Amino acid sequence: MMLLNRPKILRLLVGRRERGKEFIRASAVMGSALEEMPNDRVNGIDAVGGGVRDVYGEDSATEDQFITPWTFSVASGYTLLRNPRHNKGLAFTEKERDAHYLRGLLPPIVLSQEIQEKKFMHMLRQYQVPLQRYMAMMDLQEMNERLFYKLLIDHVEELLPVVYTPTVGEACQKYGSIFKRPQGIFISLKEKGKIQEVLKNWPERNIQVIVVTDGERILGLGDLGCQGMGIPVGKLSLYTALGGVRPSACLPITLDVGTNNEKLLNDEFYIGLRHKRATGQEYADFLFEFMSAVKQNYGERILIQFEDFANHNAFELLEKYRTTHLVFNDDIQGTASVVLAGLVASLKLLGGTLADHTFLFLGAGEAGTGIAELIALEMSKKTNAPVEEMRKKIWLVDSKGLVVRSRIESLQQFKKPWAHEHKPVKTLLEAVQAIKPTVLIGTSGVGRTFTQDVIEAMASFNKKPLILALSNPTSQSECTAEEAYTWSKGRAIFASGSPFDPVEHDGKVFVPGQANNAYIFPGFGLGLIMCGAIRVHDDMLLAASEALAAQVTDEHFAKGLIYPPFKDIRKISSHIAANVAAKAYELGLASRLPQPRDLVKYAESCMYSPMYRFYR
Ligand SMILES: O=C([O-])CC(=O)C(=O)O
Ligand SMILES: [Mg+2]
Repeated sequence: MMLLNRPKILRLLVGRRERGKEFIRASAVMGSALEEMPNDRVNGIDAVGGGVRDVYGEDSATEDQFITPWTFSVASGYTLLRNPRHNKGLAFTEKERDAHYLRGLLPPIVLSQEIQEKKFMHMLRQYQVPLQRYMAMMDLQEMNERLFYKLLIDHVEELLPVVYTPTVGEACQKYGSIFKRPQGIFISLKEKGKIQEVLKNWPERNIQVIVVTDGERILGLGDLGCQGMGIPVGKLSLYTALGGVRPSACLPITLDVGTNNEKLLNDEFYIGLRHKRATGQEYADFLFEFMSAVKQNYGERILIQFEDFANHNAFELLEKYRTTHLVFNDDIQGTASVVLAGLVASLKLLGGTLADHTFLFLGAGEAGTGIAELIALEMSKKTNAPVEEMRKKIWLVDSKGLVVRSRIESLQQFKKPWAHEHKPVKTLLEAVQAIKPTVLIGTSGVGRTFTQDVIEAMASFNKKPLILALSNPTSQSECTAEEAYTWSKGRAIFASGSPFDPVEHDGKVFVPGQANNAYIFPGFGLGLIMCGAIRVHDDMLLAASEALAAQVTDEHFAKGLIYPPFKDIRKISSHIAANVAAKAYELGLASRLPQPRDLVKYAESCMYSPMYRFYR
């Protein structure tokens, strides 16, 4: 465990301030870094036994304080087979079967992990219904964790759509019916005032990353309340499979503040609180208690990924906690980083620089404004022009039409920077005709909104129109891959948030890219964790984009791809992690010192391997 000594912290802080990065108030850094300093002293709880963290304060508690009486034991026999972390099923060796009281509990054959993998894939492929595959995978995760991850890593392109988008969306819609065992922590308003205690009920202590949702905007499916739990679970299984973060270090959390989804409120199988969502001060206080409890329990370097919050809360939470916690909003920042990477890569096909392009978004929420801002930031860095100037190349359309200056009074805060001077325009088609964008990006959460007229208009003034239909799941995609290629007569460069199969058009096969934040967050998170980052800075997002774009090779470009294939994701993640960590060190935001010489190798060495271990 790294200890930060006082001179190192001061160097860290002075370094940061000298570089003039003011987004974190110096005092906030000072407070938190000093809190960080004795890493084995989490909020005043002393280390014991030469560096073993007294995470839950059991050793330091006074006689009148409550503690959790956790005990640990070595699993054997039937209990061992029921423990997903240690179970190997038929792969237990003869010696292990003797030593661990397994004789007779398993049929006589010993199978290798490879054969188990083959068998499970064979079984999985028999299921025609995606949700059945999802449930089979969840059962495997609950039964044999290493086999689950081995499958996911070795068959990532086939299984990503099963455990993640789009199937996870359907799983959330039906979560009440398919719920079997807790895969994460549910914290509802009933636990108000007791969140710290709730966290202590989770059996793992050395948590490094939390993905949390309040279920209000699950993918493009809207408010699914407590059933949003499928999302943090899915995202975290990708943290492990794609980014190599140990499963035991990952904690999915769903905050249940109610739901405004009438259908769920009236559903007898609904698993969440049956009342309308808490808002305003009540919501803010609940979130504050949660954020404080997390830091109190897990320390300064716990990464909290906000996922699928509704727009208003997503922006406010990120703004509020980015100076005091290590927070990352996947929908705003992760999506922005993945899209920027695709745009940078696409310049090889389109020519010119980013600043030569004009961008039009349908959808002015988290993803839309997050992407827009990161594009403007990158253009500003590349051209040395002010970011305000660069924003003028980016236009947004929301449900009321083009975001223009005359609407400024009624616009939500996060849309205001995009209200440029222009006469009012009502529809997307009119906006496309008026702005003549080279790049069209869908972040509306509303399916089938890139109509034939819209795509044909894009193709009428662009040789190679770049079309990104980012809304998830597949049903909410702004258009399908087939539509984009057919309506543009095979000229579009297309990528989407949810996966689409290759399309044949005029005898040519087009392979659509998947512009999904799954490319970014696993490697990004690994980078933050491995260098002990204490805050996220926008430059780290640019670093992640650069690393991803650099993984697109000539061979990919030749196929019209602007993203590398997911099968290489672990290598991609190690490069993203290395670039993000390098930026954290440069900004003085990394606490794990000294900096490893080769960050890519270091990232690879940090990655979880799903291979079975031998038991003595
Ligand atoms: O989960 C996904 O596939 C991407 C994402 O964050 C979203 O759509 O909210
Ligand atoms: Mg999301």
